[in-house]
Amino acid sequence: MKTVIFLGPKGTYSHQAAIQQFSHIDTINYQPASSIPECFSQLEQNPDISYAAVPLENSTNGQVVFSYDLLRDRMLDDSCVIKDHQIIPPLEVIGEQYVSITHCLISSQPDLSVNDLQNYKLVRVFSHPQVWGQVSQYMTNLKENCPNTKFETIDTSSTSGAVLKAIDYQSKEDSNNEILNLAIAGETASHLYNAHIVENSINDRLGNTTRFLILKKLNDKEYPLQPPNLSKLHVNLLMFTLELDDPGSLVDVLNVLKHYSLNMSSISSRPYNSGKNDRKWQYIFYIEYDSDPQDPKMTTFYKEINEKCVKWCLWGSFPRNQRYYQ
Ligand SMILES: O=C(O)C(=O)C[C@]1(C(=O)O)C=C[C@@H](O)C=C1
Repeated sequence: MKTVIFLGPKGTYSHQAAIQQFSHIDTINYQPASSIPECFSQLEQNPDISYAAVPLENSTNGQVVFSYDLLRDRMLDDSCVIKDHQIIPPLEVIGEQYVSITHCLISSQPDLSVNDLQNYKLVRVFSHPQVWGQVSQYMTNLKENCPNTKFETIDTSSTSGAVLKAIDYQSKEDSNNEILNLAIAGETASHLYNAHIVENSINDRLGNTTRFLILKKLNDKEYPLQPPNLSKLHVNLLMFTLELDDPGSLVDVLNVLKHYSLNMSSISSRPYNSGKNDRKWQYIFYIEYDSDPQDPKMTTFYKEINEKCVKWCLWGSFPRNQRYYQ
């Protein structure tokens, strides 16, 4: 029985991503984690955990920086194996999943309508920090419609964790109906914890989607049966650092992609420091590009990448999920 770990408790969008990746395999166990860092550390250190599903980016508010920084920190960790400029990470990306994010305003109280909110002195709304950027217009409208109500937004470790928090707070609150505790999460979380949907599909942008990476241990040579809806094209996630103050060094790396006719599908960066006295404003770059992993030219491609980067790390070469094109 193999186990996949995801940001829990059950009912998160991360849980949905794990289900999408592994539901065709009936011998998979789903294990919730308390944080995204725990997903990485458990996968690395716990021999009973074979896979992890972690959020990487959202179509409305961009990078899930927790995950980008965890990939960066693992790459720059001294324990990694180094071959010339290449860093061999302890984990490998083997897949991607796209989850439709349909946020709901959720309450522990049945038959509550959104118009009832104006009757409360204080409304607390719990959710994962990534969510606020996906419902900012909705929250602004809510506050405008309840001018005499104080609103508090409270970060929780996950969306389904927010539902449990709102239920717990409401059960302890005074019963004189002055304080209301709500959550923003998916419909699954509401049903799982017997809560009630006050309003459905509240994200600012319809089609809001979060992209998840599926990871395994690098030294685990067994690949799981891939889910359906995958294209033959492979995506590669590569991270690299450059010489400081070396004009054109980034262009030199991107020119290698051009020289080998490899289409780059994304580029992003995050700050990093390689030591406590290190200069500020240094960046590590993340690029993704399409390739045919069997193509013999990839060997010389990586040789040239190795020459242009101070450090570089290939996190994985994995099938493009057809949902990318929808
Ligand atoms: O809290 C969840 O449900 C998660 O799966 C985490 C997460 C995220 O970190 O971006 C995933 C998808 C949504 O964008 C909101 C939250």
